[in-house]
Amino acid sequence: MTSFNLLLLPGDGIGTEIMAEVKRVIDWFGARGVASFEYEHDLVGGSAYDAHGKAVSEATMAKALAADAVIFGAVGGPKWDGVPYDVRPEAALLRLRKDLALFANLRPAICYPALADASSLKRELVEGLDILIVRELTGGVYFGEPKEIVTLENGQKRAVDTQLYTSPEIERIARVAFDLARARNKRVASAEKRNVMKSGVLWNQIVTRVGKEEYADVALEHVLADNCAMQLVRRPKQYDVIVTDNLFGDILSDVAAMLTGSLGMLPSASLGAPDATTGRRKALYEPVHGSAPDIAGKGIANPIAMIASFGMALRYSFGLVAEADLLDRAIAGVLAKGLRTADIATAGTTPCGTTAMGDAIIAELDILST
Ligand SMILES: NC(=O)c1ccc[n+]([C@@H]2O[C@H](COP(=O)([O-])OP(=O)(O)OC[C@H]3O[C@@H](n4cnc5c(N)ncnc54)[C@H](O)[C@@H]3O)[C@@H](O)[C@H]2O)c1
Ligand SMILES: CC(C)[C@H](C(=O)O)[C@@H](O)C(=O)O
Ligand SMILES: [Mg+2]
Repeated sequence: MTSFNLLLLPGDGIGTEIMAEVKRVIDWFGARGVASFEYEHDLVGGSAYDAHGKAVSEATMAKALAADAVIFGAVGGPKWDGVPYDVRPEAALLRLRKDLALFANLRPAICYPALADASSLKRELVEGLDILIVRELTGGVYFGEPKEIVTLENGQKRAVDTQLYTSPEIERIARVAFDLARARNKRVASAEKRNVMKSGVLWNQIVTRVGKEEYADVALEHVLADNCAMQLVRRPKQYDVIVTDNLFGDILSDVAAMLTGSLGMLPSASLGAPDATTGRRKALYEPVHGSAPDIAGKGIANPIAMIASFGMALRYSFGLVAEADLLDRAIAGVLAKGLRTADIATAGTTPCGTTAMGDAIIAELDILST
């Protein structure tokens, strides 16, 4: 039986609560005998800072580099607002992404049929929605240098962030988007701001060339990123795959989350390039949402984004596609039966807690697999 090594990094706030549920799902698949999942836990984010003054230790980084997949909860929270910038909780996530070279971030926004009324948009706009945001994750303004606050001679301060992209960085993320679109509805929308930014001009040129030379069977359109945000709430089903840079992808995916009912519904996969000899990709799976300090510790967080992120690990890291489909059907099944955490509950329904949602998904897996 194939054995996979997972590193579980629950993080802070609701990260620990949702990780408890996904662990039960991992154990369920392990017990089913399709593969064996070995895992260990470690600290990351604010909890790691509290323990050893760094948001991620070198030992944790070494384990992450060696793992078949990292399963990540969420980091951050008001407790660490005052810690130095370089060791703030979020720095851990950025270092993991950069050092594991996880340049391709897949953020699918799917509106489950039972949740068509949970979105803040009208049912007809979101019913049947299935779009995929492909976000570049290791470049752009997140990592460009210089990145600093300097004090000028006159005593004023100047803050600088640098938006920086090279043509190979754009080429490889474009290919990921086009390849994924080929297996879907063969449409890619590339979002940038070529009207204002040089990086947008280059992004547009490279995506156009890759599309023309290598993916003539995939329809490509270009959209300015601000218009794309507007189109996502106006007529989201016009899109299939959206490819965009690191910062626009961050923002557009939070917008897309609300189309599905809640930020608590959106999973993600962060993937590196396939290894030249083994074909394996480094990977990290995490919900799109954060540590939700406003609801942390109450046992009411929605664990679906976290559980569906493990579903993406089954699909993209372990090649267990039937199992990934089974987990998706289990999630759809509990929603169809009316189970709702508070974030997706509609007026008049009684919400369930995090553990009850985990229980229901496990029970549904049992039903669907017998
Ligand atoms: N990947 C990550 O670790 C990650 C991602 C985003 C934000 N953050 C960090 O999280 C902290 C809080 O950020 P924020 O409040 O802007 O964003 P957030 O995503 O944590 O929360 C935004 C809103 O969505 C709700 N929400 C989020 N996930 C939910 C879930 N699973 N179930 C139910 N409701 C959910 C929250 O209660 C909150 O009202 C910050 O420190 C931020 O930097 C971390
Ligand atoms: C926590 C933060 C660094 C992160 C980002 O900005 O990429 C988050 O918002 C996300 O969407 O994954
Ligand atoms: Mg974000």
